[in-house]
Amino acid sequence: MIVSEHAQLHLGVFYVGVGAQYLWDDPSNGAHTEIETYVSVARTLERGLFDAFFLGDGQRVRENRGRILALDVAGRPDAITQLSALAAATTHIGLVATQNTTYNFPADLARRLSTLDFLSGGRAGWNIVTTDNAWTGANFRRGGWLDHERRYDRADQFVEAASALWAGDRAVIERRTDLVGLRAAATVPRSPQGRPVLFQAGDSPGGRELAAKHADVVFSANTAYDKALAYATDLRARLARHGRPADAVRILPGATVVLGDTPADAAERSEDIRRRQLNPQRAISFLEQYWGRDLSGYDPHGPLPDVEPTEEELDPSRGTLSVEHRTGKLDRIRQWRELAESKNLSIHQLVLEVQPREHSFVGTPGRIADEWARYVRDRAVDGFNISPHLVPAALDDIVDKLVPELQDRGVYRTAYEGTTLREHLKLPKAGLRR
Ligand SMILES: Cc1cc2nc3c(=O)[nH]c(=O)nc-3n(C[C@H](O)[C@H](O)[C@H](O)COP(=O)(O)O)c2cc1C
Repeated sequence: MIVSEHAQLHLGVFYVGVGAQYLWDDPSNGAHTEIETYVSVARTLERGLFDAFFLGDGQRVRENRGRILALDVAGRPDAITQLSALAAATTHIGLVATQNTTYNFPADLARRLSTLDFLSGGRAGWNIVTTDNAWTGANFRRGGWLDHERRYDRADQFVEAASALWAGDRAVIERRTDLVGLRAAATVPRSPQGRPVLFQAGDSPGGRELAAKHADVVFSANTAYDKALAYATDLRARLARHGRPADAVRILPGATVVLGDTPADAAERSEDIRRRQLNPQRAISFLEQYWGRDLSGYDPHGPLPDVEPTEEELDPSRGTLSVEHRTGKLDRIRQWRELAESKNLSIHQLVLEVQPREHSFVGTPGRIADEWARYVRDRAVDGFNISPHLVPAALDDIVDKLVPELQDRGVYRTAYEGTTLREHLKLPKAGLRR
């Protein structure tokens, strides 16, 4: 194993704006559509010398059987627009917008991201995703347009085309590939970073290849130490195959953090947060995603539904579940029934047991700082992308208590040294390829 004594952590915050990790019913949680929430989060992160503020993207509110999913009540405002407003309210933090390559167009997106790079003085990042479902496309008359693998083909062709525009100095670029066709010139001059820092999120082999070929940073789903190390090893082998150096990409797995004054205090908080995240109503919504049926008539404190999932809703293109969870879902339901029966669990109890929403780091600030120092020195990660459960309160704790411990251990900056996102991440200058 390579051990690097001088390794430095890079930190981001992933603000999804939807989903089960937020304690929506907590009055201290800022409304995710209000600019004040974003400004206060971004300023907290700058106080903590974070590298990046990271926004997810969803072009369609998630549904379950034609109804808006209870876990996705308000949807997500447009990330680039929000980050443009933040550019004016901040000075250092990187501003990373998730944007998919399935339902956008290269020339348009390249232009909007260049604009963000201008407005922020070189702090723009693009998190390249393909989207995890096909029905988002119905908003664009393209429902079910491309299957999983073809979405990655288009992603590759899309990023090539956008990169050519960024490198082109307004020369006319022509691309005629099977999924991308364009004849265009950049409509704005070269932006401060040349192009945005390219992030990638998506863990399948197709996603990993896309990262190895194009990304500067990976927002990885592999957080546990062994998985993180295995992922880093796999990615470095892929980078070598693409002729890129092993340190060309920063790896930032997603992380949830619960701090406490003692280990027992942290564990207690974590369990409390988990119970509030997965309340009885959410337990029903969770099961509905698997059953594909309206289960609102079932008592969350009673036994599992006595009906089977509907076949029509087993279509893997429609759900909100990960690929891993979509395949073999009937088997999974069978296992859950056995588990619930053998342990006499209610719906809510079962979901608490099977839903893998354990927080990734739970402990005192000192203990977590030790753990993170080990991760980064062993080159398992280059940092973390933190998903908070309370905004901004949980981030205040991280900035005030965890950051100083990381600094004491010499694994985290004590001041910003540069002004661009690329500089924060200590990435080599962008190679612009036409
Ligand atoms: C950590 C992480 C964050 C993601 N965030 C988003 C997002 O905000 N919007 C989106 O459309 N897809 C998002 N994705 C999903 C990707 O678009 C991708 O389609 C999905 O993970 C399936 O691809 P895969 O099989 O390669 O993992 C995210 C994926 C990961 C792993």
